[in-house]
Amino acid sequence: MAAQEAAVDSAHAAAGSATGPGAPAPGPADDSARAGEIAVEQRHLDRVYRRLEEKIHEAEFLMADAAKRGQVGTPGALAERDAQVFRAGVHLSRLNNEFEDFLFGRIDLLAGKDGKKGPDGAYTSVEPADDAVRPDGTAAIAETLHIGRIGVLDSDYAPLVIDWRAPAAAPFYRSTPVDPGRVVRRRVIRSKGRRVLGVEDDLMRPELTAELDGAPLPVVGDGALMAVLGQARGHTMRDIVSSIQAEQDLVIRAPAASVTEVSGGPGTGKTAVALHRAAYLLYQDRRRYAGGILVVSPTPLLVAYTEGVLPSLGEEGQVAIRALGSLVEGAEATAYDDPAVARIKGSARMARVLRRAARGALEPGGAGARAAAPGQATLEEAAPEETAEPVGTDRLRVVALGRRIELDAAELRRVRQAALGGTAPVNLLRPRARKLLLDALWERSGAASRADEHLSRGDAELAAELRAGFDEDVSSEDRFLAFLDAWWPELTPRRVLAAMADERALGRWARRVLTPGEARRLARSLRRAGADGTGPLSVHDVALLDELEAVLGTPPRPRRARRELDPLDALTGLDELMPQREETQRERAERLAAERTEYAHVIVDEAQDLTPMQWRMVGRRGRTATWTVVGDPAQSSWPDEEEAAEARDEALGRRQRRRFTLTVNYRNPAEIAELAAKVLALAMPGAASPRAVRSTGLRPRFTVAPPTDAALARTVRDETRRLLESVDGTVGVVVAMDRRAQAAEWVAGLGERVVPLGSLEAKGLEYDATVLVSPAEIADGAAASVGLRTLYVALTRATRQLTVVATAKDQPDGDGVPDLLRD
Ligand SMILES: Nc1ncnc2c1ncn2[C@@H]1O[C@H](COP(=O)(O)OP(=O)(O)OP(=O)(O)O)[C@@H](O)[C@H]1O
Repeated sequence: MAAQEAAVDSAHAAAGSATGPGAPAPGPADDSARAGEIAVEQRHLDRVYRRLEEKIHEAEFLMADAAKRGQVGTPGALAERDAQVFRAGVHLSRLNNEFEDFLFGRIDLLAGKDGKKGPDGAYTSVEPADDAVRPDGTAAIAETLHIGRIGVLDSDYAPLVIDWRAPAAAPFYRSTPVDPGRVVRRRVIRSKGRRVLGVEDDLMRPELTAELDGAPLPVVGDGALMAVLGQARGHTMRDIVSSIQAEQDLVIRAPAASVTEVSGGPGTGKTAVALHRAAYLLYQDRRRYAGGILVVSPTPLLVAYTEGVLPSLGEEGQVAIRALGSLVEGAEATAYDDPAVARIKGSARMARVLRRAARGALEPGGAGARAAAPGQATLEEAAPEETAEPVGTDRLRVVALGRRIELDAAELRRVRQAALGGTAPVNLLRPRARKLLLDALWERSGAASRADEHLSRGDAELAAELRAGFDEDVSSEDRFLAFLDAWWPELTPRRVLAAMADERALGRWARRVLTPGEARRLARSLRRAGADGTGPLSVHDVALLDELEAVLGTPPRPRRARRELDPLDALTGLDELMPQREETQRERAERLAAERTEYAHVIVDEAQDLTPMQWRMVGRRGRTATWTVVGDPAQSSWPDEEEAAEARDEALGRRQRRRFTLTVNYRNPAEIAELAAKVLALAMPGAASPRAVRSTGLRPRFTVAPPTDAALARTVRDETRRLLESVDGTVGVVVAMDRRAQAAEWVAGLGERVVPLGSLEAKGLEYDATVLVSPAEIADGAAASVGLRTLYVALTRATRQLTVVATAKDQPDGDGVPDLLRD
């Protein structure tokens, strides 16, 4: 595939280019050429900073001027001041935020086919003019563009820096030696603050002898990608804006219509690409995406790891990154169910069980109809509205029109059935139930016949008055209201989930949907979630709560009054003005984010892991959205692929899909990728491994722990220490899920660079080095195919070194290699 070749070729282009035309000879001359080129870029950066400072002065002037106008005090001046201060404030904060390290790239281009300039001052043509290259193979550089995090124009509107997302910047990412377009030299600039630290060049047309301002075009460095990939990893992901590869750029800039599906093996940049795409979409059409972009991530660890990428690209606020366990307001689930329970909770069959439970919870004996009895399992916090004296729900007695009227259990059952007819959300049926209760009481009251008499005499008004008076009498009676609350309580999702912890009740609701064994297991798991409602929810419980929220419906609530006071009215000076202004804006953003339940674009990371119930939950957040869905089936921890595929199709609807595949592994060196490929062959026979882009010469290390827990602890600790000495960044210690607590003890005190974690938590993360404890235990933690896929994930987390610690269960050979990792 051309894009695949291109990605790798572009990575290696610089190696060839060091001896290419115009390249200085290696050695001291190389150093001086590098220093010379750093000085060239430093001069450009100085110019950019001078321009930025001018713009800051302009912004400050605007603010000072705005403050002066504030003292004039006429309503018009105040409004103008408001607008000016707002614009200047936004401008200033952007400039300050993006001052750091924002210039990172440069391309030197041949003359283009046409002479048109775009809005950013750059020529738009992608293809070179026919006469751009002379017959003797020489060519002149016709245009040089610098690429950065934001665009900066000189005072004469010449582009000093082009925004990385602008069309003119695309050749910086798209150009490859196979398909160079106008690009001759592509340069990545490393800078810190105001200082340029280094440059790395890739030559896209090594066959050319190119000149810049009459002198040969210099080429320095070993290639940008390799320089970036060789750096140590920290606890957070970095943006890849300076080294996005061609096949990735195609995904990032794909049109936003419908669904963009991206697959690719571990380390191919799926997460990085998804996040850069969010920033790109906002740049392209900010108004459209003001509706919010949701990024769904599998774990809170991955959220924390990726959270900094968008701010580093200058994008915040509009993008919410949420873990699957935190998608429902108020839930922060981090607990994992054991695989058998997870499989039940995640299955699409649960939707039916939950629908029945939501209605069943209203029945006498259902959780909604009574206060949770002491000791009874419930996930609900003690409901404050519960009265001290329990109200019976098998009989209703009221006094109206001077008479006692009563409905018995059979009558009440009939009314409930009638009210429940139809598919409306249960909580929204309460007014209907109230109305039907009043109807039944009215029939019983004997007044109905009097009203009929009025009607037959043609006095409809009197008949209606009689009935209205009756309704008012009854519904103002405390006893009636208390009865209604107990008989048709407002159900919350947590309350229904608590009701499902009752094995007998759940057995009824799950009949012919779950097996009796499954229902028992599910009830037990819900019971364990905490008898007093404070127990931890599992990640899978959250999708059940969301489903229940949809089934129950949210009854209308009185709107909270908003503060109407405009803080600007009360102010006179700028000092007071800015903090006030910022605070109200932040408050507003927070309120909007909290109120937002649907998004304009939904990005699903690690999509292979979503259960059918999770697809339903995510689908509800993007009913009118466009989507980007990234994942790798070979890393899936969900066993029922067909069921998940159906739920995914339902969530994405009939929107057209555009598919991309990423093929190059930027994370693992070839030595680790090779080992992982052996597990992939077992987990998914025939699946293609992504091609590792570099090799370190360091083969994975195998060691066998003696057969006691203490010895295993010692071995893991020793191996972790070894790796800490040989890498500068982080070391992950990956164990089977049920060894998580132990692993934390094993590595206690080794410092912040060490992270112990369970195999399922390792999703999406990476470390300089990993210690993998017992492949067999990791693979045994789940159903056969899922176990091997989980092991595949665990094996592909290291960017430099991997140590595998085997136990007896791994049946290591003489070299300590576990049987799962042998040929
Ligand atoms: N073009 C690039 N330039 C520099 N680094 C890159 C590039 N593409 C990817 N990387 C790096 O490779 C690593 C893997 O990227 P990422 O985590 O996005 O991959 P992934 O496909 O999501 O992996 P997994 O499936 O294992 O979660 C990250 O450190 C990322 O920064």
